[in-house]
Amino acid sequence: MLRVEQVTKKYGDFLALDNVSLELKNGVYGLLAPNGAGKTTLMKMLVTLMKPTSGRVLFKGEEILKLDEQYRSRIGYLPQHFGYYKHYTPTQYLLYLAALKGMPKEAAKARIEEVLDQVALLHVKKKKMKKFSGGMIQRVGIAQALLNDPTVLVLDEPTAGLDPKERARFRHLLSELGRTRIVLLSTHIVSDVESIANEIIMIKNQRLLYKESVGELCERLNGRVYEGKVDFERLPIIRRDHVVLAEKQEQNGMLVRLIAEEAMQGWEQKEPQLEDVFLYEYREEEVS
Ligand SMILES: Nc1ncnc2c1ncn2[C@@H]1O[C@H](COP(=O)(O)OP(=O)(O)OP(=O)(O)O)[C@@H](O)[C@H]1O
Repeated sequence: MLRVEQVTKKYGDFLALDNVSLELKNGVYGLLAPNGAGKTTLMKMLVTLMKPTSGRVLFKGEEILKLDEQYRSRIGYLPQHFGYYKHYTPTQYLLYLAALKGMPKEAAKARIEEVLDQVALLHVKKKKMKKFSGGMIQRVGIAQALLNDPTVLVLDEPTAGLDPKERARFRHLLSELGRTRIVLLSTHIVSDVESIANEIIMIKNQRLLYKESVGELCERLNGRVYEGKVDFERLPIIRRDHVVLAEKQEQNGMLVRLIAEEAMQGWEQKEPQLEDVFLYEYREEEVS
């Protein structure tokens, strides 16, 4: 339905994305990569806020830049930082955006009730947003992206500022939405997408690394994830010889989770998790 064809993006001489091709159908896609990998760049091209340096993006076979408003009316977008008016209530703010989108007022009012309900903000619809927590503001942002009931929903780090309960509710909402549309969300937080994404898209060295289900990604590390207890003296050697995924201090030593290319005597083999894949693939990069 949405096809990215050999898209490259340069900022001057700086290469941000290199020859990325992928296809998105209805479902939830998690764009998972460390900060600076090019997630925002890709998303901005998908919502026509930026043009690829080369390559193109097609929606149902037609170039999105040519479809123009016809395509734009079908997308919902939550930018990483979105502007809102703190003296407005969510209803006023959404009415304003609906007017900009050309929605008739009565239809907009009904739709606003629906989307505020979806993000659990109906009870504060008449409260000024200046009193809202970061998580509530983020939910207003999600509501505005849903206003036109988009076919393509693009959310740039939508869970920033959400507390664990809000994150759980949000995951539930996205799985619902993904049944009938394309939902693409970027994050560097594995748990945001692990349970809901039909596929995970990973970018590394400006290129598409993987576009696979969580199961397929984890399969890649099958038989190579081990856990064991290491005493403190041996720890530097373990760190030198292996990719260490996690360390947890315990009595008289450290519980270490690592990747081993060969069987580890006395260590317990573990089922790989998405977090392991993320830490392994981005091991030389800063992970935040
Ligand atoms: N307008 C710009 N001019 C020059 N370089 C840019 C510009 N926008 C982004 N970049 C660079 O391109 C790379 C990719 O940026 P991008 O914002 O797409 O990454 P990201 O994965 O979304 O990270 P983050 O989550 O930190 O925003 C970064 O190295 C960034 O510094």
